[in-house]
Amino acid sequence: MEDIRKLIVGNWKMHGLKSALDEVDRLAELCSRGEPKADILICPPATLLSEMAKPCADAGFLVGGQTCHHKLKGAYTGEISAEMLKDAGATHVILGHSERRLYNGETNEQVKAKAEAAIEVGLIPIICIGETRMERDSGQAVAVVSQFLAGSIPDEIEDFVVSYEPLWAIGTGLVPSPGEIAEIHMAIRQRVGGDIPILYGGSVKPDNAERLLSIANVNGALVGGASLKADDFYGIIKAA
Ligand SMILES: O=C[C@H](O)COP(=O)(O)O
Repeated sequence: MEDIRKLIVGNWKMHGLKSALDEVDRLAELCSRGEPKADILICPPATLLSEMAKPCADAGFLVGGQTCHHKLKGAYTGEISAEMLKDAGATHVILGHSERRLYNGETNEQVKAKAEAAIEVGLIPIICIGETRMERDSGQAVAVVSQFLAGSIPDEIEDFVVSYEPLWAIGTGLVPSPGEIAEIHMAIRQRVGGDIPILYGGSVKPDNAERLLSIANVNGALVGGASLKADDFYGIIKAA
């Protein structure tokens, strides 16, 4: 467990025009000052993926998608297949992010089917799970997360990443206590085994990254807001 290399993921969500490529250049410059001790993955909007793949590869960063369709191809207007992400240079795809579960009604079954599509084309799925504030306050956090895990992860899967993201910590500046994070990550570890990276996401910033990344079974971070500016994102990468 201790030797799982840290993975720091920047989820740009629906942010970023072509001008955001400047942030990639800036991040590359910052990271060139020393060998990063973590893998760095940027998940931009799909419109930027192809264009970012080359500068990211040159800098040693990975790129990924933010979702994909569960079918490999077909008449699904507006959708993006796992194979298209792969073709654009992606190595990973974020699946079941709470914003997609909330605004697009994604269910565990759909997340599982998307993960199967991702695996089929050779993408590594990053499967997101997390509890609401109410579920935490009523003592159900571990049970809820376990339920998400059981429902979202394909049976035949070896290479994947889990990201624990309490919904109430996303974009709020609120973060669970180290003990609360450790408890959830241990429950996830017991279910997924020793080799699977488990990320923490939710208000990860340069000033709390070191503390969060030192918690047992926290193998990296899924970063939203603080991944949009290279200097902030680098602050988190440095902490890893
Ligand atoms: O995917 C990232 C998470 O939703 C966390 O977002 P945040 O760092 O803006 O809280």
